[in-house]
Formats: sequence, C-alpha cells, structure tokens
Amino acid sequence: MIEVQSISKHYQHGGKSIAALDNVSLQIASGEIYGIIGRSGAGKSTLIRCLNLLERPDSGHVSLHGEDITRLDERALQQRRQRIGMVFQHFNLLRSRTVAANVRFPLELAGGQSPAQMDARVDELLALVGLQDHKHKRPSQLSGGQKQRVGIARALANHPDLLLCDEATSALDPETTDAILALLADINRQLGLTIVLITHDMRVIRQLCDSVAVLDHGRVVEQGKVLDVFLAPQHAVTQSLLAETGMGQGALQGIWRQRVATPVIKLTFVGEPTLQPVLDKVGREVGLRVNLLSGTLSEIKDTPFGQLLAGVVASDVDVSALPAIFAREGVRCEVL
Ligand SMILES: Nc1ncnc2c1ncn2[C@@H]1O[C@H](COP(=O)(O)OP(=O)(O)OP(=O)(O)O)[C@@H](O)[C@H]1O
Repeated sequence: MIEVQSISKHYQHGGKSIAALDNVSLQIASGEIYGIIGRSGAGKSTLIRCLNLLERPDSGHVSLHGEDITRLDERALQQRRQRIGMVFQHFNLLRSRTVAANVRFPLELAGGQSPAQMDARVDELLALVGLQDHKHKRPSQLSGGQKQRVGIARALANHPDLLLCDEATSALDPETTDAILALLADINRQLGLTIVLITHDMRVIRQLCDSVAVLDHGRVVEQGKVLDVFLAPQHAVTQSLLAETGMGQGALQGIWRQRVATPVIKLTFVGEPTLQPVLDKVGREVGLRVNLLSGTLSEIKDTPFGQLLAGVVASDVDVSALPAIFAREGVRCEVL
C-alpha cells in the first residue's frame, strides 16, 4: 500500500505563494495501476515527484509499503529511491551511451554486482521490453517507442517495488502509445509491480488503470475505481475530460431531451451482459419497443461496457418499472 497523507506544496513566484498541492491524500493498493489525471497546472508533476521526494512537500507524509519516507535522512532516501523506478515523457537517456549501457547505469550506481551479473541483468531487461537486437545502438538510432522501452528497462533495473510514469506516452503517436501501454500492463501483470502514472489523457486511464484520481487546482476532486468514475463521473472536471474523449454523454442527453417526445432511457451494460441480447429479451417480455438514439461499445481496461440511449415507443409496463426489470438481467437502466 502506498499512502499519501495530507500533502501540501507551495511555490513562491513573483512574491506570491502558489498552492501546487493542497492537502492531497491518496491510497494506492499494492499491485494496482493508479492514474492521476488533470489539466495543465493541476499539480500532477508536483504530486508524482512528491512520491519519491524529488520534491519535498511542505507538510504531510508519504508512506511506501508501511515506511514513512518523509522521515528518512538524505542517505537513506537515496538508497530507497533505487527501488522506485521512474519513466519520463522525454525519456532522459544518456546520448553518449549505448542502449545496454543506459540500462546498466542504475546498476552501476547501486553497486554490489559483478560486471557479469550486471550484463546478465541488462540482457534480461532488454528481453522483457523486446529490445535484444538493439543493445549496441545509441539512443539517436532509435524510434520514440524504442527509446521509451529503454527508459522502462532502465527504470526496472534495480527490481523496484514502485514504478512512477511521468506522461510516459505523451510524446508518442497513438499506435506507439498503445504498444507502450500494453507493455506497462504486461509488466504490471508479470511482476505484480505497483505503477503510478500521471497523464492528461483519459484514454490512457481507460486502457491501463485500475483506479484514478482527478486533480484540479492542486486538489483531488474525485477518486475511485476507473469503471465507477467513468460510468458515473461526479465532478465537472471529470465530466469535461470524459466528454473530450467522446465518453461523456451529457451533451447528447441534452440534445435528445429537447427533440424526443417519448421517455428516454439510458442502459449501461458492464461485463458479460454487454455480450448478451438483453434488450431483445426484455423487449419480448414486456412489449418494449424502442427508438435507438445513440450507442457506444468500449472497454475499460479488460472489461467491456456499452451504453445505449433509447426513446421508449411502446411498453406493456410503466416506464418507471423498467430499471428493476433490466436490473434482473444485470443491466443498469435510468429513465432520463
Ligand atoms: N518550480 C516551480 N516554481 C514555481 N511554480 C511552480 C513550480 N513548479 C510548478 N509550479 C506551479 O505549480 C502548479 C502545478 O504545476 P505542475 O507542474 O505540478 O502541474 P501539472 O499538472 O503537472 O501541469 P502540466 O500538465 O502542464 O505539466 C502550476 O501553477 C505551476 O505553475
């Protein structure tokens, strides 16, 4: 478990004090992928840098697996940091070193291993990220995605128990982004490694994360399981971030409310019911005929989900009875 307890951080700028983080608390379960999302200036970079104390909070505590690292002296903290991997947006590779030598670098800093042991570990890491055939190249000879694979291998070198990703895919094209997200998901599964990432992109949260915190003006305005937050976003910032990726339904609902005279229902399918002909079944049972207004089918991490907006043209039962009838089939029904 990683616990962030009431951390605050202020910066002085032009004689003014800016609250980059204002009383932020998070609980991150071991082995999960936790995303922190927010708009530019929300405090994401400051928060992720507080998790390994590259940035010291003014107040509050950060505990990693039961150890309060805010109490460690500088020497102990440096040692502890060796087991916190970090992946950067712009890769931060050493240009004069080969791929293998970049990955070897943190092993050399940590010390305690023979050259042969370090070389064997480098080979293991390059195999993990699929770069065995590129070990003698320089960073300038690699694509962006390959550079990030080197960054990930380097971050894993000293067997970290926490991996921090600072906008790890923001500099990459969509296809390469998907490949890097798949690699991170794989590493999380294979190694059971806790991953905390910051991003401004809800698609990254949807594809990769188990839990999410939404940051706005230095405060956590919403947090929870990704599925819950996506299906019922509470805060305006979350709703607008979702709307930008086409996953918000607010605007659509507004349009149909004005134009459609019949009652409108919203059906939300999560998991197995998404793959079943539930609407057809209920339709036959209670004489429900609908006019489909919009529909989406998507995936949140590995869980399929779908949403349908439909106008009720005819029904043998009162529309208010429909939520209970759909609930029996494992589908959420809201009358809008
Ligand atoms: N070293 C600094 N000195 C002064 N102000 C800072 C410093 N670092 C960050 N800030 C301010 O703190 C606030 C939070 O910044 P931070 O970089 O953490 O946000 P962010 O969500 O990561 O933004 P972005 O997505 O643009 O990187 C902003 O108002 C920023 O201007």
